[in-house]
Amino acid sequence: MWCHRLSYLQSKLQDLLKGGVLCWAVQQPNFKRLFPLAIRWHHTTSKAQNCAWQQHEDHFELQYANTVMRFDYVWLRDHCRSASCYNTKTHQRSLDTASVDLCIKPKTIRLDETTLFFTWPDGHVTRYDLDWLVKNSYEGQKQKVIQPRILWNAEIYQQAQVPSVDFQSFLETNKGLKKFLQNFLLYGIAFVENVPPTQDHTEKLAKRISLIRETIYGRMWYFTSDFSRGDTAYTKLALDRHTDTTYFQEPCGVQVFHCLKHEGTGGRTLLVDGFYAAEQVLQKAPEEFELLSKVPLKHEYIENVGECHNHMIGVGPVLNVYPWNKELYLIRYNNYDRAIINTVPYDVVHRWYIAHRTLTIELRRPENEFWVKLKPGRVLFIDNWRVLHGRECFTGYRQLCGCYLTRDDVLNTARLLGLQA
Ligand SMILES: C[N+](C)(C)CCCC[C@H](N)C(=O)O
Ligand SMILES: O=C(O)CCC(=O)C(=O)O
Ligand SMILES: [Fe+2]
Repeated sequence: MWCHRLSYLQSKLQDLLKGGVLCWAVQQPNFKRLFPLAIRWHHTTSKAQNCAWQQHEDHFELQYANTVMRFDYVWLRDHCRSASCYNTKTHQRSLDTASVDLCIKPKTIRLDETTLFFTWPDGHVTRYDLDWLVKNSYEGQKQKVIQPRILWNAEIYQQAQVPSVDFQSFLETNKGLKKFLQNFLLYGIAFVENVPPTQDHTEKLAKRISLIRETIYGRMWYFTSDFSRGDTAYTKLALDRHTDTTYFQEPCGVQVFHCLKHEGTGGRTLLVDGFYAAEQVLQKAPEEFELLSKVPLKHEYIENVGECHNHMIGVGPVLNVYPWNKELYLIRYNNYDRAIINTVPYDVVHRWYIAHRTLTIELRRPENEFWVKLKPGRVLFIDNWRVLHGRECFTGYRQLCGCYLTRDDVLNTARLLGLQA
């Protein structure tokens, strides 16, 4: 206990020294004796081993489970889970945060076993379990990934031998659905086999895991190379790797493809893990990764074909990361639909093009390309926030149906099945 305390104080002291404070202390051979006067640490030898805490003027500091955490006092008051502050039935806050004095400080703090008790000036008591605090502290979240993933190139994906899920088991068993969603969350793509090749059956699949996201293309869509819409997708031309609906403020989260018919040649589907490529950029050129995650760009869809008149604009960086843990959660990459760059100052534009080139080189490495021929009966789900798709040019009659899904609802289903999402 004592050893632990000393080494902790020493590391604390080093932190202070880094900031240039207390420099005199190192010259003092007996500084350890002086130190406890300045900072009063509270320790426990009870169940909560290795727990130390300290009440600072403007925050509470806790060391527990190998984590040094700092909590703002307003935060501690705001997250009170007592019956009058929080409704455990609805999981909603009842406390009016605006009624909390922004200079609030606890009158007393006490630790009992693994529970901390804060008594506030008005007598209200807030209790926190130490494990709850670790889990919900900023420091705890910083070390945690929101979505565990397996980044892949063609070889990694093929070697993993990810099993497809059967139509029947997907629809009728939670086990099948869970297996499917687990694969989908880990790899960003997943297949369902033995699906009757109709739009109705495809819709049934979609509805099993999510709400369908209706867009300008309809709810369920059905397309051939008839140029019925003002987009290259409705032709026989090849399409380089891209994510869809980059021109929406919130690009569609998931895309479902079911090839109902193809009498002809070519038309294979290309899949590339955008997060794998981005990770390579991060390793090789972190400042370019940073730029791609900071510079906002517009994407645009302008359509005037037949009865269809649409003008969509979406703004956002190519790479989107959570600021607290730097985890990548969305890639917006579509060179066809990228609009005029006018949201970037002149001196950044060239650096952005360099960074975009680095990412493109990674995305185009042949070893990162996973090619698959979609066939009637085999439905593909793509995480459109992560995995890019493309297609080879083709001949003959080819009919594809599918839809977009609302991402929140896919994740909702996954969480209800006990998956981390
Ligand atoms: C899938 N479906 C044929 C309906 C839509 C095609 C949208 C194509 C568009 N260029 C984009 O990438 O968003
Ligand atoms: O035709 C295909 O295989 C895919 C076309 C495409 O990129 C799309 O519809 O989003
Ligand atoms: Fe597409």
